[in-house]
Amino acid sequence: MIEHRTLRVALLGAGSVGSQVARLLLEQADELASRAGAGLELIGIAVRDVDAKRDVDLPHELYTTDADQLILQADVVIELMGGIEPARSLIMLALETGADVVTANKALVAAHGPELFSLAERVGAQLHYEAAVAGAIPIIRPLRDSLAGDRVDRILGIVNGTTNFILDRMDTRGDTLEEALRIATDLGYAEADPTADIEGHDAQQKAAILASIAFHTEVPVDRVHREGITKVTSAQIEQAARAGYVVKLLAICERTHGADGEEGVSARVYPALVARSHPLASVHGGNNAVFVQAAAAGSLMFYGAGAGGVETASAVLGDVVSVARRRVQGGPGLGESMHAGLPVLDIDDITTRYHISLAVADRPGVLAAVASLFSELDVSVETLEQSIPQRDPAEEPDPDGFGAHATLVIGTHAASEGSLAAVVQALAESEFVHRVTGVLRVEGAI
Ligand SMILES: NC(=O)C1=CN([C@@H]2O[C@H](COP(=O)(O)OP(=O)(O)OC[C@H]3O[C@@H](n4cnc5c(N)ncnc54)[C@H](O)[C@@H]3O)[C@@H](O)[C@H]2O)C=CC1
Ligand SMILES: N[C@@H](CC=O)C(=O)O
Ligand code: NA
Repeated sequence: MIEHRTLRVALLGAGSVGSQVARLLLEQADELASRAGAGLELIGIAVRDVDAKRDVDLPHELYTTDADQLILQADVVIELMGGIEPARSLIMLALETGADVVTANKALVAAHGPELFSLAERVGAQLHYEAAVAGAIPIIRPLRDSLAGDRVDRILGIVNGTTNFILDRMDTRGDTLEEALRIATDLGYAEADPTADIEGHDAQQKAAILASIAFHTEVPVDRVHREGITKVTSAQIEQAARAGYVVKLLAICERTHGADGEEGVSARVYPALVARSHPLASVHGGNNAVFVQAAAAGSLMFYGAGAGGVETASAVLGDVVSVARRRVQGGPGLGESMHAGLPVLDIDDITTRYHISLAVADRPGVLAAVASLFSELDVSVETLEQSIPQRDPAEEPDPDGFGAHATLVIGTHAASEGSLAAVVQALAESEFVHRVTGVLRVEGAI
């Protein structure tokens, strides 16, 4: 039997991910020691309440409410509490006292990454966060290491398991958003406050992290345009299916040019139409996928479990083994490279294709009126679908007196955000248009 030195591992948080990390550290101790070249001794788990009921049965003596004391005794600290504070202060304490840190906390890395990376670099410690983006899927390390010799041009990611699960259930089973969210929460996918998932904050944080690494440029989280899925309707999902699309919440990170022609970085999150033939369209349930386009490598897709306690624990333990190996071998941690410093573009600098759904009057002249409005505002129409609901006026009263409705879905060629906003406003004011019922961008040209 090989004799290993032992590294002391402190765990902060014992929720969906933390409890699985603890279980695997204990159950696979010998195997992990062989891979890491050091024993990984779990010395304690910081929690709020040592007597709380938990799904995973772990030795009671491991629990403590004194996170600071635990950190002071550790070589490696795993932060799985989530949120900004006290996670930020505890990670800083760990780095300052010579421990290496592994975290899954995208909210923290997106908001305070530069501060934490520079501290880690200054003290020669390691800070790893593979689980922070797309759960179990290896994506941080491939972007930072494997693609370090290439130029990444574009990333299209389904990076939030909860919203992918919800949109998929709405598409395939006709669930409501609320029903599907309840199931996603039971499966351990959702954040402690699921607003972070459905309003797109979680994907926004992940987009900021991905864009920063891929483009060697600091992309602050508040420069990532964000829209969630709460306004996506079943009607839009049905219409998308008829037109050959699925609706996916996408994180889009692009190296592109702004209105003034200057090269920059765009990072944005919104629900978008993706052609059913695109590889991202076949990502179902709580799975994630990150589609990367690089100058030399071409298109790459990273696919798998983006959420879930045990799945995410895999990525955390991968980081722990990696941290342990370097600790055993010596040498400083690798800092993040942010040398490019490209400007971060506003959403107004971006052009995309749109699908605009309208409830319009079912009477002569409507199509011509709507079409001329697009042409007056210089937005070119690519597709048009009209359907006339079989409506019985006796059963469906018409309180606003608008008369019979038809549904029009207009697809545009690429147009700027500004042109789109002008079109939507003009449509809303048109006497022929009852309501603009939805606007979705089209993404995913390969
Ligand atoms: N659940 C998932 O599928 C994934 C989660 N993550 C991230 O992993 C981290 C942990 O997530 P989950 O395990 O799902 O969260 P969770 O809410 O299930 O667990 C967090 C645990 O930390 C404890 N905690 C919070 N504040 C504390 C404090 N001040 N002192 C002591 N304990 C405290 C909570 O009581 C809870 O047991 C988060 O940063 C999350 O964003 C990342 C990828 C996937
Ligand atoms: N709430 C997140 C968990 C993983 O990051 C998600 O749903 O993807
Ligand atoms: Na990951």
